Amino acid sequence: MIAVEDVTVTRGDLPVLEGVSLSVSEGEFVGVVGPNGAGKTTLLQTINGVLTPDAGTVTVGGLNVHEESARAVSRRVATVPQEATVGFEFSVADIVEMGRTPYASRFGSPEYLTDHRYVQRALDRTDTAQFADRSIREVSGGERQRVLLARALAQDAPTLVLDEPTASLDVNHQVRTLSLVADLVAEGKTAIAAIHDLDLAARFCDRLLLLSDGSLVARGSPETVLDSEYLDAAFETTTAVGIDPVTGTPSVTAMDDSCAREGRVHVVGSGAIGARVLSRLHQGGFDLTAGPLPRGDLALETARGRDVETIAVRPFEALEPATERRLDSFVDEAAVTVVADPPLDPSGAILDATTTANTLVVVDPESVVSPMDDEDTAQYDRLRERGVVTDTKSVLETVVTATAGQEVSSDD
Ligand SMILES: Nc1ncnc2c1ncn2[C@@H]1O[C@H](COP(=O)(O)OP(=O)(O)OP(=O)(O)O)[C@@H](O)[C@H]1O
Repeated sequence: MIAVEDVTVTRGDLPVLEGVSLSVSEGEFVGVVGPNGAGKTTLLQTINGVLTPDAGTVTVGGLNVHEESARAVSRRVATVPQEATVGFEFSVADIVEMGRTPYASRFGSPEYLTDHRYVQRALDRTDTAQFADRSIREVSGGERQRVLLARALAQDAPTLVLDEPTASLDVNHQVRTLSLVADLVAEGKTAIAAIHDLDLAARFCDRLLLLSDGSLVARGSPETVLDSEYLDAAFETTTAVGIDPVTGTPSVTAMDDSCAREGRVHVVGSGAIGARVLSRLHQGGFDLTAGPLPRGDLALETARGRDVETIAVRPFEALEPATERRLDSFVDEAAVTVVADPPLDPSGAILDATTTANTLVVVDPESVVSPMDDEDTAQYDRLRERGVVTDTKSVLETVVTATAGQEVSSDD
């Protein structure tokens, strides 16, 4: 268990943390969120004993981390730092093995080195075993981050402190890394992590702490902390918070205040991707229409749950002429038409309809999860040539820019 009591930390001449108190229970995964410079790294480095507070105490498992030896603290707390430059030609396996150092006997017993179980398990669980023999200088930034996580796992301390553990990871490894931490916590470890991606923090953490300007301004469940009122004040922006239709956890979108949300948007997108796109645009305050969408589709449910006017069709069948006309009129009336993983359409009518779109936005097939055959790829290539290409994460910003652009040109 971690207990931080009334901690104040000054760096340079400036107070960076002021009177911060918090606790993390055994078997709990707590995320620290907040804007750049809020003091997240400072807080984590005070918890792992690297920084000594000017006032207040930090105990981990009942041990005051600022009064004990570094070796004793290392047996209690393993850290994954934000950045680590490794100056020597160590192999990845060497680095992970360094996690065993706190268990080394002072007088040379090499047992900790020969006990490879922890090292091998750490390499396996972090998906780094494949490049264990390579020099640490010859792996990518994201791979290095996973190696540092492996070193922390090899350390086998009951508490994990992670500073931006997913910052340079691809989407797959972001999710794998945080679910690994969640698994370790389910196995009994305690974890505290600074996480910039609010959606990922909400998805994996049991509880969140919102740090702003050196103070904790909100704490509690992700649903409690990811509240626009708190977020807007902390991040000095306007945010829209919704529920991710796929994960069922809060999803935060930062808005660009300078762009008015005007003009209707039509979404042709099915499944999880279509649902995400609809949810984001709805969060962003757009007037939406959607379809055609097959009955039972997640995107259809998402649209209906948000009172979006939708064209529902029977799966796998060619569109009826009346449906085609309705689709054409939705596309004509929309300032922007977004195509994101469109449903199967044997007649090709959906793609035909998009040719008259005022502005076409295409969600990159890289983020499309349904299987693509050669014909799908060719169709996506044709769409990409005609439209503005984006991804699910940036779709709101892209559509905001596209609609704002239209306003400028219509005023001219
Ligand atoms: N070594 C230092 N000397 C003086 N000031 C520092 C030092 N390190 C950090 N600071 C300042 O302390 C404040 C908090 O920094 P910290 O790194 O803890 O923030 P953070 O929330 O982790 O930010 P980010 O999200 O950008 O990583 C910042 O204003 C920063 O400029």
